[in-house]
Amino acid sequence: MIHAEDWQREQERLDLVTGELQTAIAGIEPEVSGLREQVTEIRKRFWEEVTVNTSTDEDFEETFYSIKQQEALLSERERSHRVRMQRYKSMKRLLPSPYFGRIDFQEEGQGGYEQVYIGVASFATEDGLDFLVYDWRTPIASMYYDHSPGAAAYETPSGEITGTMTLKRQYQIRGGKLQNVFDTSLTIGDELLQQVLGKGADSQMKSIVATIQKEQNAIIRDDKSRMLIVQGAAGSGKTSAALQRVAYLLYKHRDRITADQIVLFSPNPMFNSYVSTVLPELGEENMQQTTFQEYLEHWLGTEFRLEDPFAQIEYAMSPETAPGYEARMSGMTYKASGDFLQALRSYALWLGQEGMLFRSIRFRDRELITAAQMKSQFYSYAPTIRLANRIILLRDWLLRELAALEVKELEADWARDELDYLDTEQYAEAYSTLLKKVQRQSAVFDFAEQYEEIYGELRGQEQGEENVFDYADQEEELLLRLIVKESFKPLKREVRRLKFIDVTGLYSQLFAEDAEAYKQMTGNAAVPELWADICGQTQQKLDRLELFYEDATPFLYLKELIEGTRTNTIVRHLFIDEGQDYSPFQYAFLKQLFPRARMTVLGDFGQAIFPQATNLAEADSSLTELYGEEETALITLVRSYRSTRQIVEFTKSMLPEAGIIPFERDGRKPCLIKLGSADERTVRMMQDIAALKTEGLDSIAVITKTADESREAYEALFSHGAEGLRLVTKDTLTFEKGILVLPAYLAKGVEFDAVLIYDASAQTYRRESERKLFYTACTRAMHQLMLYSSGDWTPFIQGMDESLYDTRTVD
Ligand SMILES: Nc1ncnc2c1ncn2[C@@H]1O[C@H](COP(=O)(O)OP(=O)(O)OP(=O)(O)O)[C@@H](O)[C@H]1O
Repeated sequence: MIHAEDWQREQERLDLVTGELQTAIAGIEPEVSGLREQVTEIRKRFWEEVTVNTSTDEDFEETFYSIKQQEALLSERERSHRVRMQRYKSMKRLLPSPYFGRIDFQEEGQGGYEQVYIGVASFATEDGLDFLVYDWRTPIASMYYDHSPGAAAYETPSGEITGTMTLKRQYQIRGGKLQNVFDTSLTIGDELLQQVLGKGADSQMKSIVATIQKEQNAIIRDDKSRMLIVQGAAGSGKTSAALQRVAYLLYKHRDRITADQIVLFSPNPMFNSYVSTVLPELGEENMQQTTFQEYLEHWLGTEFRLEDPFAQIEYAMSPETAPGYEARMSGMTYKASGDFLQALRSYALWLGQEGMLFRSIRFRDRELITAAQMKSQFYSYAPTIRLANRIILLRDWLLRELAALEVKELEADWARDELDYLDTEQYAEAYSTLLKKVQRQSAVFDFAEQYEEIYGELRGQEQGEENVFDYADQEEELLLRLIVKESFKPLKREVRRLKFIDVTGLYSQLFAEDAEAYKQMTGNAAVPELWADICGQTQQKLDRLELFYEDATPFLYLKELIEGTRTNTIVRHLFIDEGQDYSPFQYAFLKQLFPRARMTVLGDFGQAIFPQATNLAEADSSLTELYGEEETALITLVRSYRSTRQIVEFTKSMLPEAGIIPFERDGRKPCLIKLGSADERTVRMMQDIAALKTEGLDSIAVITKTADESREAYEALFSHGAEGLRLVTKDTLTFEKGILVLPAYLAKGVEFDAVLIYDASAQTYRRESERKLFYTACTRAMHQLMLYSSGDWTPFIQGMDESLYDTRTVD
C-alpha cells in the first residue's frame, strides 16, 4: 500500500482523467449516435478466398480481380466512421477503469521524468499533446512488463531508448474509484496476480493485460520471427498470450493488418466460444477462428466421409485386443510422420515419369475420352515441366477436345430428339436464354464460365458462319447448339475442376500391399510394421469413400502435389493453439496454404494426446525445419498460473518431464476418494459437488476418459437430481458455466474451479499412452481436484509421494 498523501494525489489524478474522458465522450456522442454500426462484416470463411496457383493468364486474372474486390469492400467512408466509432468505444471502455499501471521514466540525457499511465487504450488531452493514458501496446509501455525499477530501456522504430525507471505502480480501479494501489519492486506485483488468480473460473477466457509476465510479453511483442514456437506447461498462459498477441499485432500494424487477416486454429469448436470475449474486451475485433477438421471437410467433405480427430482418439483408447488395432495404430503413427511426407514427395516425382491415373470422360453412356488417351497425352509433355503445370496443359487439351467433340454431337440423333421434344414454353425459354447469351458478348468478359461459350461462338463467326445472329433463319440451328452446349457444360466444369485426375486411385495405389512396389514409387521409403494390414485397412476405407483422420491430410497433400497448391495470400498471421496435436503434414500444409503468413505455434508436449503429436521444443523437429532455424524462435514457459501449488505438485509428479513450476498460490491438496463400489460414486459426487458450490466454486467439470463414459456419468448424475448439468460432446459449440460432463480430450485448453475425475482407476487409465491424457484432465483444475475410483488407482498415481494428496474412503 502507498502513503495516504500519495493515495490522495492518485485519486485526484484519477478524477481528472475521468472528467476529461466524460467531456470527450459527451463531445463525440451526438456524432456517433447517428452512425449505425457499419456493415463491415466482410469476412468470409477464409478458404473460400483461396485460389489455385497456376501460371495461366486466365487464373492470374481471376486472382487479381478477387483481390481487388476485397480491397474495394473497405471503402474510405466506412473507414472514417470506424475510426470515430473506435475512439468513442475506447473512451467508454476506459471510463470505469482508465489505467492499471504506471511507470515513471527518466530518459538518459533528458531532464525530468515522465509519468506513464498504462491502460487498455490511449487517451490524450484535447490538443493531443499530453497523453493521459498510454495504450499497453505502445513501445514505452513495454517497460512496465519487462523491467523492475532501475535501469530500463525500450525499443522504438528509431532505436533503443535507455534510462531509469524510478517507480512502478499498479492500480485496481472500479467505477472510477481507486480500490488498491501497489508499488512493485521486483516482477510485476505478485500481489495483484495472486488476487486475479484466486478468483473463480469464468465461462470465458479473460484478458491478462494488467499482469502480463515478462516471458509472456516476449511472445506478445515478437515481431521478428517467421515462426514463433511456444512450448508452455499446462496453464502457463499460452492461449492468453496468443490472444494478447493478436491484440498487439492489430494495434501495431493497424494500418496494414485487419482482424480478417489473422486466423486461429483451435482444438475444437467449443474453444472458439471460450476465447471469443478477450479481443472485444481489449477493443479489438476477433480474428477468424477455425479448426483443421473444418478445413479438411471443406476440401474433402463432399467426396468422402471423414473421420474426425476425436473419433480417432476414441479408437486409440479402445481395447488393444480388437482385430486390426495394432496395424491401425502403426498406420496412424506412420501416416503422420515426416517419413511419409517425404515418401509422398518422392511419389509425386515418380508420377512425373509414370504411373499417373486418370478418369475417363463419359457422356451419355459413352466414353468420350479414355483414361489411356489422357495418360498418353500427359506423358507426351516434356518431363521437365512441373507436374502441376502438365496437369494444366492436359486440362486445356481436354477442353479443346471437348469443344471439338461438341461440334460432332450436333449431328447426333439425341440432340435433334431433344429439340423436337421442346414444348412451346421450353422453346421460348431456350430462345430467351440464347438471346441473353449473345447480348452478353458485349458485356464484361467473365473468363471462368463464359469463356468457352463465347469463344465457341466467335469461332463460329470466324469460320464463316455468316450472320450468326440472324435468328429468324438460324434459330433451330442455334437452339441445337445450345442444347449440346448445355449438355457439355457439366463435363467442362468437371474438367476445369480437375476431376479427371484419379486422386483416390493414386493414393490407393500406394497401399497396394506390395512393399517392393511402394519402395519403388516412393524413392525407397521404408515401410512400417504390419504394412499389409495397414494397406488392407486403408483400401477398405477408400472403397467405402471414407477416410481415416490420419489419411485425410496426406490425401490432400498428395492432391496438391499433383494439382498445384492452394494458397491464401490474404492471411498475415496464423496462430495454432494446441500445436503439439498437429502432424508434420499438417504443418507443411499450413505453410503452403498461407505463404504470406507468419506462424505462431503454441503447445505443450506434456499434453500430446494424439498419435500424430509433434514435439515443439525438439531442436531438429519438423517444426523448426519448416522455416529453418534462422527464422524460428522458441520461447519456453514453465510457470503455471492456472492451478494452485498443491495441484501443480501433484500433476508434476505424474509427468516430471513436463517441466511445470507452480505459481505460489495455495489451496487444498488433490483428494483421492476410494469408493467401496462404483454405485456409490454418484452419491458421493453429488455430495462433493454440493460442498464445492457452497464454497463458491461453481464452475465444475466431471472429466471422463471417453464420450461413452461421459454419457454414463451424465445420466447417473442427472438421475440423482444434479442441477445445471451439461453434457459436452464434440458437437457442442458454446462453453457455458455450470457442471459440465466431458471427455478429457474435449477439456483441452479450458479450465474449471474444480475438476472431478470420474474414474481414476487402473482399469480405466492403464496404458502408458494414456498418461498424458490423464495429466491433461488433472491440469484443468484451478482450485480443487478430486479423483474417484472403486478399484486400484491408475499406475500414474500409485507410486506417487503420499504427501501430495489427501485420501477419503467411502465404505
Ligand atoms: N499473466 C497472467 N496474469 C493473470 N492470469 C494469467 C496470466 N497468465 C495466465 N493466466 C491465467 O492462467 C490460466 C491459464 O492460462 P491459459 O489458458 O492461457 O494457459 P495455457 O498455457 O493455454 O494452458 P493449457 O495448455 O493448459 O490449456 C488462465 O486463467 C489465465 O487467465
